[in-house]
Amino acid sequence: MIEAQGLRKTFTTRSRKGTQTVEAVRGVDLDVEKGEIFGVLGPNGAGKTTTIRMLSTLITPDAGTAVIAGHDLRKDPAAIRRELGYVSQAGGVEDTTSARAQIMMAARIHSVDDPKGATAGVLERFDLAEIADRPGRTLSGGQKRRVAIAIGLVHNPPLLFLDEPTTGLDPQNRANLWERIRQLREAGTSVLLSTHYLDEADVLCDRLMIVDHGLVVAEGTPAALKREVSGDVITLRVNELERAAETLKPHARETRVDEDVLRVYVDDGEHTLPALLRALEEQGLALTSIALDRSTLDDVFLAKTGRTLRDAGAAA
Ligand SMILES: Nc1ncnc2c1ncn2[C@@H]1O[C@H](COP(=O)(O)OP(=O)(O)OP(=O)(O)O)[C@@H](O)[C@H]1O
Repeated sequence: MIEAQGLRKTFTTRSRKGTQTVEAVRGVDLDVEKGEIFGVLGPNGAGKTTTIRMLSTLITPDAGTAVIAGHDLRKDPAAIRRELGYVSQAGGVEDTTSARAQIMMAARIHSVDDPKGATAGVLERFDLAEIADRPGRTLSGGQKRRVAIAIGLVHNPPLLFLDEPTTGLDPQNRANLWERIRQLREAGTSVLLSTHYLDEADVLCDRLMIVDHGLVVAEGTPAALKREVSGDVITLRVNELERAAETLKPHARETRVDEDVLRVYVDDGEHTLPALLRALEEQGLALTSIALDRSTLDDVFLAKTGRTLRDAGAAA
């Protein structure tokens, strides 16, 4: 559905303080299969929105090629536009017009054969029939998101771009939207979504790429990515972190000091734990807490970039 190579985009802004250049995307390859949910996971400013905007023909890449739904991005952007739905981060639901009118307008813009019928169809599908005639400003955050997606989908495109679809939603609304996105996949729609939520990428995406500073740092299914880093991670709080790391190295695939904790990556946490505890005791190291977890996508990010996605997000 999407095959892209070497996408790059640099922004130059001029202000009174001078010229500023940002290399937002620095060479991204991407391969999205038909009928899958593909995620672009990364911290704030990683280049997710810029990548999606290039693929959805809203901005032109400085370099790189892409074939989307069988059409060349440079030669035939108009054909691509007919094949896709795009829901921006902000959502694009107007305050004063009703959901029905906004969806109908989108249907007309896309020259849908029966705009009224198509609008009624997506309103039904997204559980919006009851609130369809209320102005946008009276809708809840979750309802607004669903209206935004209905606007992006009313022409029934085979490919849907969702830029951070669940940002700002409460857990219940997020889970509800995930279910609807899965239903789209069941109906054959390919979905490319960006997110900075680890759990969203993990439970929703069939495959994903992790981006940081405009580059792809890892790509694969969530399970394969986590397997690649290692089986389990043991997080320890101990009085001398560096000495503990040295002590535990022979028992681990990798050890890493991360602020005030030591992370120890092992194949089989349950069976390694007793040996780790013995080794610490022999060295007279005092343990204050210990936790055993399966590795997460944050561990993948940490392994590839040297910092956690949470820290990267906070720093951006
Ligand atoms: N139109 C623009 N002009 C100048 N700089 C831009 C523009 N659009 C994006 N950037 C910069 O490019 C970098 C990547 O931004 P982008 O919006 O693609 O990141 P993102 O991963 O989507 O982040 P977020 O999760 O915060 O939305 C950022 O440093 C951003 O400030």
